[in-house]
Amino acid sequence: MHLVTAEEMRRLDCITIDRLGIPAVALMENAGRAIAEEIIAFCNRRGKAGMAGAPRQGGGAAHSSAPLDASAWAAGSAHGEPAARSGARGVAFAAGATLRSGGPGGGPASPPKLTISGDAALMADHAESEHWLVLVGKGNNGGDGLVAARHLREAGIAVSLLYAVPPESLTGEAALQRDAAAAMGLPAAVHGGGSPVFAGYSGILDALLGTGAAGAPRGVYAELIAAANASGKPIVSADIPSGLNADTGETHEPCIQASLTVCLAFLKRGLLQYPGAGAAGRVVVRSIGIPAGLAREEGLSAYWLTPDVLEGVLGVDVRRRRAPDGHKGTYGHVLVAAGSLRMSGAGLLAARASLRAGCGLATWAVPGKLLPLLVGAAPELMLAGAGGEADGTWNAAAAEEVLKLAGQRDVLAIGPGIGRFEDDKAWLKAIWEGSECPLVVDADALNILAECDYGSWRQRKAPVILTPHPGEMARLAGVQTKKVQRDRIGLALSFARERGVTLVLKGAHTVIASPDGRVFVNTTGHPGMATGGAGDCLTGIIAGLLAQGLDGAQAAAFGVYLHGLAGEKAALLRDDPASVIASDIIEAL
Ligand SMILES: NC(=O)C1=CN([C@@H]2O[C@H](COP(=O)(O)OP(=O)(O)OC[C@H]3O[C@@H](n4cnc5c(N)ncnc54)[C@H](O)[C@@H]3O)[C@@H](O)[C@H]2O)[C@@H](O)CC1
Ligand SMILES: [K+]
Repeated sequence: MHLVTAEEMRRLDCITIDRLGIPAVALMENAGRAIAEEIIAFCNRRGKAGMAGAPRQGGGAAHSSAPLDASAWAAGSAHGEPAARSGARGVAFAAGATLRSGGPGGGPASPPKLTISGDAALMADHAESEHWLVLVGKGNNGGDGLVAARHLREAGIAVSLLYAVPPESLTGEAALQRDAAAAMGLPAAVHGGGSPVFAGYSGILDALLGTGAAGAPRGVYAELIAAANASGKPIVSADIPSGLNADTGETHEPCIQASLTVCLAFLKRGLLQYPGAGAAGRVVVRSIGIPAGLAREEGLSAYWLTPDVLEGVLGVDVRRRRAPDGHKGTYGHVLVAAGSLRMSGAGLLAARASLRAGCGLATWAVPGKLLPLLVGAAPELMLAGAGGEADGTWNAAAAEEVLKLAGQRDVLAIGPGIGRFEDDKAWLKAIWEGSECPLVVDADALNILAECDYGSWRQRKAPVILTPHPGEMARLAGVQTKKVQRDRIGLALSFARERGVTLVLKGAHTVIASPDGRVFVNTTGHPGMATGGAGDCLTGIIAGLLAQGLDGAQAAAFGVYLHGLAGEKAALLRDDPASVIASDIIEAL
C-alpha cells in the first residue's frame, strides 16, 4: 500500500478530477459515505461489546503490538469489515409464488429464496441510542463530515452539526454539502467560543482539519479539538486527526486523539509514524474513487511494508523457498565482526541471528584473546580471532584480519559490541574501502562513522546498510534526536539518497530507505522488543538475508519485517511481554 504526503494527495486528487473527469463532489460523496459506514460499523461493534458510550481507551498506543491493527487494514482494503456487516442484516424475501425450480431428483420443488439485501453497510443496530456530533471545518474535510452526517441521518442515527466557522464562509463542494445538510434539516450551530457542551452525544466526528491544514490548529479549531479530547467521548477522525501533520506524524498542540481514523483514498505518511500513529487510533483506509494505480503511475515510492509490497514491489520471496538440492554453500557465508570483552554478547546475538535468518554459514570474528572464552558459546558458529588487545578490545590493526576473513565470505556485519578504541576511524575506513562484499554497519561502528568524512572515502560497489536507532541517526545526520523523530521518513529518505546507502532507521515503525528513493515503513513488532540486544539481532538477520542473495533494500526491508514478526511471536510466548529478551527474538525467527 502506498503512503502519500498531503502534496502528493492533492496531485492525485487533481489528476482524478481534471484528467479523468471524476467530479470533486463525487469524491467527497464517496468520502463522506465511507466515513458514515465506518462510524456505523464502530457503533455496531460497540453495541455488540456492550460498551455504548465507552471512550477511547488509551488510544492507538494501547494496541499490543501495533496501533495499525492488521484486521483494520484488511477491512479497509475490503471496504469495511465484512464479518461485522456482511449480508447478516440483509432483508430476505421468499419469492416462491413466481419462481419455481425442480428439486433434486425431480421431487417436489421447494420454493427458491430470492435474497434481496438492503444497504447493509448503512444499517445501525441500535441507531436510536446514538447521537453523533459532527465538528465541521471550513475546508473539504468539513465537506466530508457533512456528507457523512447525511448518511448517518439516513441510517437513523441522530446527528448534529457544529461549525467551527460561520457556514457562509464554506466554499466549493463543501458549500454544496452545507446546503444539502441544511435542506435535510440537520440541526446545526456555530461554535461561539468557549467550551462546547458534549454531554448527550454518543460520539464525535472530527471533520475540522484534513490535509489542507497548515501548522498548529488556531483559534476556534484549537478550542474545539481540546474540548473534544476532554469530553471523554469516542472520536472518529475524517482522513487524519485534526492537529496532525499528515506528512511527518508530528502532533501539534492540540491534536485530536481519535479512536478511529477513516483515511481517505491513500494512507497518509503521518498516520504511520509516532506520535501521529498513536493519535489516529485504529486506521481504516477507504477508497473514494481515485484509482489506486495512479500512485504507481505518478512514481510515488513510499510504502507501508506488507507481504504484498515485499513481493510485488521489492521482489522478495516471502515464503523463503529453498532449493531441494541446496546445501550450506548455497545460502551464503556471513562474517560478523562484533563484540569485545565487556560486550561479547552483542556479537554472539548478531551471529546467531544471521544463522536463524537462513544463511548457510556464519563466522564470528572477535579480538583474539577472547576466543578461548567463547568456544562452544554457539556450536553452529565458526570463530575467528581478529587481532585485538590483550584486554579483549579491538584495535586498528585488526582491520587487516577482518578484511582477510571477509574476502572469503559473502557479507560483512560490523559494529555490535565493539565499543570505541584508538584509531577506530582508521579501522572503519580500511574496512569500508577494502571489503568488497555487502556491509552492514551498526552500533558503535555507526558512532565511528558519524565522526568520519566518509563521503570522501573510496566509493564502494557493494551495498552498505546502516541500521541506526534515533540517537545514532542524530549523530550521523548531525542533528538532535528530537529532530530525527520529527520527520523520520523524510530524514531517512534524504539521508539514503545523499549518502548512497540503505538506511534502516529503527524505533517503533522502523523506516527503511533505499538510495534509489524508495521508502518503506514497517509495522510489525512489539513494545516487548525494547530490550538490549534486539538491534544486534536485526543486524544479524539483515546480514543473513544478504548472504542468501537479497539486495540491500530487500534484505533491509525483509529483515526488519521478520525481526518484528519474531518479536511479536516472542511476546506472545511469554506471560508478560516485558520479559522478552533478545535471545527470544532469535528463537522465534
Ligand atoms: N479535494 C478533493 O478532491 C478531496 C478532498 N478530501 C478531503 O479534503 C481534505 C483536504 O481539504 P482542504 O484542502 O480543503 O483542507 P482542510 O479541509 O484540511 O482545511 C483547510 C482549511 O482549514 C483552515 N486551516 C488551515 N490550517 C489551519 C490551522 N492551522 N488552524 C485553523 N484553520 C486552518 C483554512 O481555512 C483552510 O481553508 C482532505 O483531508 C479530505 O478530508 C476528500 O473529500 C477527498 C476528495
Ligand atoms: K479531521
